[in-house]
Amino acid sequence: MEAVFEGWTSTVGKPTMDSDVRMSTRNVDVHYGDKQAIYGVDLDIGKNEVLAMIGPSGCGKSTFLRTLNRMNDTIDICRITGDIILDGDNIYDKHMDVVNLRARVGMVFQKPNPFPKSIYDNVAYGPKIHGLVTRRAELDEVVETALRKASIWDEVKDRLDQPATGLSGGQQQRLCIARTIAVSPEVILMDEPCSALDPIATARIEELIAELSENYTIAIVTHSMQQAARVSHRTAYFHLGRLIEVGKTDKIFTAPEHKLTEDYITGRFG
Ligand SMILES: Nc1ncnc2c1ncn2[C@@H]1O[C@H](COP(=O)(O)OP(=O)(O)OP(=O)(O)O)[C@@H](O)[C@H]1O
Repeated sequence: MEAVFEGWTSTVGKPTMDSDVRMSTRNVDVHYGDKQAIYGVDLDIGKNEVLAMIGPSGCGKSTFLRTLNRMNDTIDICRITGDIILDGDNIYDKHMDVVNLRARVGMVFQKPNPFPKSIYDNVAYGPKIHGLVTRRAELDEVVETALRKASIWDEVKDRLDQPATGLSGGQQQRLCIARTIAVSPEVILMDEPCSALDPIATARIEELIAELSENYTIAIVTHSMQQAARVSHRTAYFHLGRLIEVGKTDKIFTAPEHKLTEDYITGRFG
């Protein structure tokens, strides 16, 4: 593809060793009707890596994130081309089971979205529908483990049968993370997971992201450069639908290669 920005190439996102790669995208374009939102994105996401995606509003971060578990399939006018590979499987292959894919690549949204069910049932739902457990005792264990991993067990263990909607926003978001973890995902996608939370709840989610990265691959879209700097190993900068630069987070924030990235992180753009 033609490089439309100085220094931009379609191979900017291939930094990791093959053996470390959990997900790869190659030449991914996304259109909404006639309008192109993503141009030729090549990006590898490593195992146990936290990758932050940053860029000005409308640059395509959420669109790109949603291609990684086919969330855009629900939008009629959205068309995706290119390859997205998860552990050797092309996720857009016609044989791919999308329900199973969304368990392997879970998603946490901007606004906590617990089901209108009990705390227990929110977490138990996934393992039940995916047939991961057969006995109640096993299910209890899966629910407890997921709630512990999401750092919310101590706050909810005595009220598991109460409605999830009675929890605070930050607790609801950690419950949604527990719900994602309960089906043993390989990758967790987070789309501005703290934007509806106060600074204390945000700090707890950020700590949790660090803990989760020991076991999961995480891709997070954030508007907060401070958050990207705090939680991620690598950062990808998007501009007008293109991946401009990806690299180690400290390098992106201290010595970016591209002027567009520099302008954004220094506040001259966006
Ligand atoms: N459902 C949709 N239908 C049509 N166009 C869309 C749709 N969703 C996003 N777009 C367009 O695609 C482009 C990228 O939007 P996207 O939401 O992915 O950007 P973003 O970087 O995540 O923005 P923000 O930071 O504001 O959330 C924008 O021009 C937007 O208007």
